Amino acid sequence: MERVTIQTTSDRYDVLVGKGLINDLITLLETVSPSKVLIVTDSVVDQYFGDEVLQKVSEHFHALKYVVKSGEESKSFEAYYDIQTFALQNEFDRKSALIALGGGVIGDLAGFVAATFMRGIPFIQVPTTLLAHDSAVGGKVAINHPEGKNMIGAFYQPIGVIYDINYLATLPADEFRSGFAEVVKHSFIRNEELYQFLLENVPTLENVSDTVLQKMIIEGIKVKAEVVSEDEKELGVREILNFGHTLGHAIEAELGYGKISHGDGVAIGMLFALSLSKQLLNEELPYEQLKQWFKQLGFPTKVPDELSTEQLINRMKRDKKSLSNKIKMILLQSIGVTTSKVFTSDQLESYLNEWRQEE
Ligand SMILES: NC(=O)c1ccc[n+]([C@@H]2O[C@H](COP(=O)([O-])OP(=O)(O)OC[C@H]3O[C@@H](n4cnc5c(N)ncnc54)[C@H](O)[C@@H]3O)[C@@H](O)[C@H]2O)c1
Ligand SMILES: O=C(O)C(=O)C[C@@H](O)[C@H](O)[C@H](O)COP(=O)(O)O
Ligand SMILES: [Zn+2]
Repeated sequence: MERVTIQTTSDRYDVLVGKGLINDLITLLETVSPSKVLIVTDSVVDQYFGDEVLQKVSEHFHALKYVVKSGEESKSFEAYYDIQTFALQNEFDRKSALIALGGGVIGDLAGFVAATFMRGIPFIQVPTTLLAHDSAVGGKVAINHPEGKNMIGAFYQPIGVIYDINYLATLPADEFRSGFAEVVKHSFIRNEELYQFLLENVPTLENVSDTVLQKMIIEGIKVKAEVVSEDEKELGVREILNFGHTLGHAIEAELGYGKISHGDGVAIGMLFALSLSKQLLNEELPYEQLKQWFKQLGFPTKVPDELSTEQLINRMKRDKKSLSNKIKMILLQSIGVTTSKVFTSDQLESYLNEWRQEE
């Protein structure tokens, strides 16, 4: 088992990565002596692991499970409200704890419930997707709004993350690919060696060995841990974790939540950001290599035709990094070295149009 420690100004917690970690979950719960434990999961994860986790936790604590519909649509005010109602009606209190058992949707949704239920109760992230090597770490919790992704949320750190990679065995291929996009992001923004390792060792996403999987998860988490430890609340450097997200989030929101996976959206966004970086900052950047590799891995490599550039730019103007209608893009100077650049919407619209025509 490997341990990565997250140190922020106010919190410190461990991310444990390994196999068969259920006893570590119990040990962590014991540190807060909860009056009750609420396990929040989704309908797919529940079928695989819900009862097993509920049964184990129930051997030690009074535990209940709440299951939401699987998918991005559950990062909604309605689902958030229904969990709060369930917790109140079942007499959860300030000494209760919450377990988020699932992928990024459950982590974000249940984490936001934990942040706000009676003004905050301890919670533990128990990730079940590859993508959640990113979402379970760092304390961003949120729900979506029709006006934009993750628009209502908080920075609220878990008391720990128990990442049992045995859970990933049942993950469908397209969800594995989605998570891999965030691994590539972590390599691009801070770890060139990881990028080279991934290029060499992941020519396809089928049959990725345990060793390669563990390495990408641990190295990805280390990048995230480093950045979050430097800047917990995105006052500065944390924004580099948004590489590929300005366009990616706009695509997700414009298509309708759940129509494209988060990672596929981010993959398209990273390609555009890399192409811009190459054009504006460093012509040596390996844009063609990334595009070719992404195609080979099955990622979409262009913006869906049904979305107009104008509607995407209007979304991007409302991105959380935008100020005074100017759109901020995270760019690369070289692999592992980031910068940012602010564009007027007209400027970015013409770059995006140009890029779409080349594709
Ligand atoms: N908070 C953050 O820092 C952060 C970071 C990255 C992404 N996110 C958010 O995370 C979300 C995406 O997360 P995700 O890709 O994990 O999506 P998800 O939670 O919807 O999981 C993807 C799909 O896989 C299923 N699933 C989960 N675990 C499984 C397993 N072990 N076996 C079989 N099926 C399984 C789920 O039911 C779902 O259908 C987005 O909303 C994104 O905005 C947040
Ligand atoms: O942790 C962060 O910071 C990130 O930006 C990680 C992203 O992968 C993640 O998708 C995050 O939810 C995006 O945050 P947002 O503030 O742009 O909504
Ligand atoms: Zn993301």
